Amino acid sequence: MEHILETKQLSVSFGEHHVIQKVNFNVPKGKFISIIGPNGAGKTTLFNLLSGQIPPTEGEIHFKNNNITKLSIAERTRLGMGRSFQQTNIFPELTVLENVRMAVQSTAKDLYSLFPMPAKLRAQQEEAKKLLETVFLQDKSEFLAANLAHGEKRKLEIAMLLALKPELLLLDEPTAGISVEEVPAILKVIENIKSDDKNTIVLIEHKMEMVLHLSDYLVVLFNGELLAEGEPEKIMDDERVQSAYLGGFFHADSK
Ligand SMILES: Nc1ncnc2c1ncn2[C@@H]1O[C@H](COP(=O)(O)OP(=O)(O)OP(=O)(O)O)[C@@H](O)[C@H]1O
Repeated sequence: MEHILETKQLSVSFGEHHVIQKVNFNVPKGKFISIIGPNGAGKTTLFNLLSGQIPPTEGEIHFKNNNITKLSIAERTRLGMGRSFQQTNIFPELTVLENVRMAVQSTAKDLYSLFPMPAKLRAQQEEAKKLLETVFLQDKSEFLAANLAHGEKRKLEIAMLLALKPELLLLDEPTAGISVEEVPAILKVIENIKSDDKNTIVLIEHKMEMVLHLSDYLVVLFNGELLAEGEPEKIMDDERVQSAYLGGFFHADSK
């Protein structure tokens, strides 16, 4: 199976604190992988390493057969890696459509072309509108981003991420901080993105029902180590995983 992303013995320590320890993590192209693990297991730190926010202490990261370990965040983005954060990053004083159009324009190679043709601008506007449809925000396109509900801001952020045309999407807890009522809408957006076979998605998420519904494959991090990986059913039955969560997590009612 072709892997779009591979880590080799990836490790990071903060002083004496070994937060990620010799993680060998492979992401098959076109699949949906979720990273689960208790609070503090190192999930977000792993994303920070993958997207270039922090350098590893040891090990390598390969993306589309390039060793990207030393590349900047921007270089990784250009290669096709897109990452969302737990907090929202949007321009509150612009409309929803303007936010996405700016993201679309930021990827256009001829941004500073001498001939910013109206046709080109119209195409960018259309692309932005399509992205708003993908995240089910088309009815809010003229709203100021500041006035969106929290869950809608997360959707907008996902649309802006998609504007970068990432081949690999790293989604860090897209439901973090949003109300229970808004969760199904976010799930629908992710399902919609997943339905495009070109996308490879890695999700960090605590909501197990969502994880099990979406994932082809689960990776369990515990104390910075890769404790287990495999198909969801196999992981759910893994005794080491169950004891890592000290009981409570994998009860039938969380399925
Ligand atoms: N820059 C840093 N300096 C020191 N310690 C850090 C740093 N970044 C993360 N840590 C520590 O690394 C550990 C793992 O944190 P991380 O946020 O990656 O866990 P997580 O699995 O994403 O947790 P959660 O599910 O609660 O979001 C925590 O103990 C955290 O305090």
